[in-house]
Parts: sequence; C-alpha cells; structure tokens
Amino acid sequence: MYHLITGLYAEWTKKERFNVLVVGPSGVGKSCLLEKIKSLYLKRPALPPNRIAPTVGQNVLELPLDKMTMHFWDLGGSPSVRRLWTKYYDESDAVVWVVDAGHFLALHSQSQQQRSGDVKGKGKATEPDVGTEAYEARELSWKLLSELLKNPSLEGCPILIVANKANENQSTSTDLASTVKQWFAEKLARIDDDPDEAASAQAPAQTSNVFADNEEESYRSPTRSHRNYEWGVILTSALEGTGVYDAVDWLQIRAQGLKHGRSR
Ligand SMILES: Nc1nc2c(ncn2[C@@H]2O[C@H](COP(=O)(O)OP(=O)(O)OP(=O)(O)O)[C@@H](O)[C@H]2O)c(=O)[nH]1
Ligand SMILES: [Mg+2]
Repeated sequence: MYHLITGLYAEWTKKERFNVLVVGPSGVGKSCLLEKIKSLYLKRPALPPNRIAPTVGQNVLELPLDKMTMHFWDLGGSPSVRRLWTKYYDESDAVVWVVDAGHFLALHSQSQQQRSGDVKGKGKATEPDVGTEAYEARELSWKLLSELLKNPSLEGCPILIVANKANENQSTSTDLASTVKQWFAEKLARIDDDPDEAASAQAPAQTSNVFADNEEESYRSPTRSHRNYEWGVILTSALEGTGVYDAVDWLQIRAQGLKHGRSR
C-alpha cells in the first residue's frame, strides 16, 4: 500500500522533461552560458571562463523549474564533435543556436563606416566584409544552422538564436538585437532557395510558417517550406550574466506551448 501511494504520488508530481540542445560553432561561449545558467539558477559556483576547455563531447545540465525539468545538452562545436550533433536531434525539444554577437557588431560597424564613406566620397558600394574573420565566422555559423534546420528530425522544434558575448555597453550602443534578428530573418526567409534543399524538399509538405519571437512579426518563406517552427533572438553575455534569464524564459514559454514536447 505504501509503495502504491508513494508510486502514485511520484507519478502525480512528476515534471515534464524538456530537452534543449545547445549548439553552434566552437568558441562562441556555449559552455560558459551553461555554467552561467547553473550558477544563476542553482546557485552553484560556476567554473571561471579560463577553466572551461573546448568541449570534446557533451556537457549536461538538469534544471528543475516550477513546471518542468529543463535538460540541456551542450555539444562541442569543433568539426569532429559536430558529427555527433545529429544523434541528439530526435530527442531535442528545442535548439539554442549560439552565435558570437561580436561578429555581428564588427560587420555592422564596418557597413556603417562604408555607408558614410560612400556618401561622403560618393564611392561605389563594395563588399568590404568578405574575407574578414567576422564575415567568415558568420557564414560558417549560417551554413551549420541551415544544415541543422533542414534535418527532418528537428521539424517543429523551436529555435532560439542566442547572440552571446554581447556585453552591456555594446548592446546599448547599437541596436545589435535588431541587426542580428533582421539578418537571420532574411536568411531564414530564403532558406528554401538554397539548391542543397532539393533532397530535403522530398519530406512531407507542411504549413510554411516561420515565426519570430514577436508573434505579430511573421516571416513567411517566399517558396514552399516543409518547416514549421518558432524562432527568436536574445542577446546574452555569459560572462556578465545578461540575457540568461530571458533565454530560459523564452524556452519555458515554448515548452508550455508544446505541452507534452514534440510529437515523435
Ligand atoms: N567577452 C566574452 N567572452 C566570452 C563570453 N562567453 C564566453 N566567452 C569566451 O569565449 C571562449 C569560449 O567559450 P566556451 O564556452 O568554451 O565556447 P564553446 O562555444 O563552448 O566552445 P566549444 O566547446 O569548442 O564548442 C572563452 O574563452 C570565454 O572566455 C562572453 O559573454 N563575453
Ligand atoms: Mg563548449
């Protein structure tokens, strides 16, 4: 009888589990973010950034929240570890895609400088960013994200783009969040134009909705899409802790929207 009652109690009080896959290129600060979540929510001491080595496998964090347990998988972003990413897709309920906000900031200020130079000197528009470290890093990040989004196992999975390394002074001096958001909105709207898409276009057709985190702001793919997911952008600083609560809140809202996770 005792076992029956404790078993029933455990079943009634059992929390939903929501699996979050944290991925992105190497060095963008995924593991530092996870450490920051751990220290802010669980009040456990975080490893200092200089003690965090590049991830060669996975880091795991169980985060008990009011209505669910959020389970994070932070995977390494180096080419050899990236091969493991797909193994987690089936079990993932949401993806956190981490980018380096510093790259967007550098490219944004370069293009502004170029624009003012062009106006003054009436020069012709060039592409000064191509080949710079920031440009190449942003391109690699998009290439990896678009591959991930095309994987049918992640269909319907909410995607939170976290622009990390956005220190306070940087994010207020320019409208970095809207720069990042606009850039991804344009890329996501054209994702189906990619010729590499041909193979995955065979997947069963679904509604073609791609939503920004602001529900009123809807970016619709100009061509057919078999995807149906929500996405948003949040700026964070894993070192300063800014944006970390917002990111976890965003995920919680999506988790509640999905209720019992994605249908698999
Ligand atoms: N300025 C700044 N540096 C950061 C921030 N977050 C992380 N870093 C630095 O970025 C470097 C890489 O951080 P990691 O957390 O190891 O990056 P990662 O994305 O987990 O890298 P992999 O495990 O190789 O995929 C570290 O040297 C951190 O100090 C941030 O918010 N601001
Ligand atoms: Mg790491």
